[in-house]
Amino acid sequence: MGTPEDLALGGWDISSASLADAADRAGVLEPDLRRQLRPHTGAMVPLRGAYDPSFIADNQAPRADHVMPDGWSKQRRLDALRGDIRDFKAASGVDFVVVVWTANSERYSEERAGLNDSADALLGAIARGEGEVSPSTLYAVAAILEGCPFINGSPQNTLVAGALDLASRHGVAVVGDDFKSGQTKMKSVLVDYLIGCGVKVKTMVTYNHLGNNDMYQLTDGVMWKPKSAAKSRVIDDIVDGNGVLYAPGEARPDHVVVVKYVPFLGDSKRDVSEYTSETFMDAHYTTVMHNECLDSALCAPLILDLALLTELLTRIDFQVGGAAPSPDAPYEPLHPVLSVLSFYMKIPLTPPGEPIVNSLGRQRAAVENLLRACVGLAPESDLLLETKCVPARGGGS
Ligand SMILES: O=P([O-])([O-])O[C@@H]1[C@@H](O)[C@H](O)[C@@H](O)[C@H](O)[C@@H]1O
Repeated sequence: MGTPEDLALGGWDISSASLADAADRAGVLEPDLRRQLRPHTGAMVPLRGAYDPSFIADNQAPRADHVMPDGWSKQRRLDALRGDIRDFKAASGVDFVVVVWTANSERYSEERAGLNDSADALLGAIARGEGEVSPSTLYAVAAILEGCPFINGSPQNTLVAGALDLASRHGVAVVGDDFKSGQTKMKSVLVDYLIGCGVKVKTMVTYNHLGNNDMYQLTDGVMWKPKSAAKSRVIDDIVDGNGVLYAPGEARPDHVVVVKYVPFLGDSKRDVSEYTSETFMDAHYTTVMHNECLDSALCAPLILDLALLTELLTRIDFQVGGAAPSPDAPYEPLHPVLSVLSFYMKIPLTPPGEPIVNSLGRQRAAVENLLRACVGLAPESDLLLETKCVPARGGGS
């Protein structure tokens, strides 16, 4: 498995700022550290981005000074992105490329038959220049056609059915959607703990505020919709999967999601949340939580993990045939939709027929146990049966 030191970084941006200037603009890292890094980061300049203002917040327009010409068709943009990937791979000397969407949230793309419901429909829509093909979907298609896994770190529906079909056709891994970085991760853990203890969560009133550009673009009501859905749905499987506490069809907990833009705070993301539950004899149990951390400090490790784990997972083949496959059974790669990386995503994409698991503990166990299987270890169950099933009085072995 690779390490962060093995990575070469590159990418696109609609802003021409070098990494050094972008870091100064964001003000995330300490000024002296930024100064020390400038000899390196000053030379890291992004490639021109595929920009479509109809898909991102209007307030991002002042940044868009580094974009492909307006007159370029979707097909020409796709071809340019594919060429950028090939050029990066050749220039950096890496042997594997993973493309991670870390850019703005986009509005949802319309999904309909003949537009993006199959690989051929999507490729045809790009060739025709259909307006409903989003920039992020162009990046995803470019990555897939270049054999590079694509990870969607934002909440929009980048990986439409046609993109997933294309990934399956080419056997290229995809992961989505929306990095699970702060409040949502904490929410999934707390609700998992409460429900796991038989405490019935009745309200989740969760509030975020921060002042970075990611939040600034979410002040646009259209861009907020995908993020709101991503922050809201994370509880679904935990509640739906507990028929003892929540009868089928019973109203779900009151779930409020509020996010506000507070410029002065910059990248410092604050999570102020209150959870009220019913416990024994319907007594109320209220938890109030305040978390603060730099949004970038929460997201950057996820991006590194996702790139490194995705590369590793693409090297896994398993022998088809259940627990005792015949010696000559064929070997297959994992399904292109790498749902085992749900740990990192607010709204995990899963292969057809696989239920979404949002419990953070179960998601982590899935990654751990898959890696254990790769080195011949049994899944970790924490059962410790071997020490529980021993004679209490020193009887025969
Ligand atoms: O992961 P989380 O803290 O629940 O959600 C966060 C959002 O509330 C915030 O608006 C956004 O800027 C962050 O990138 C992150 O998506």
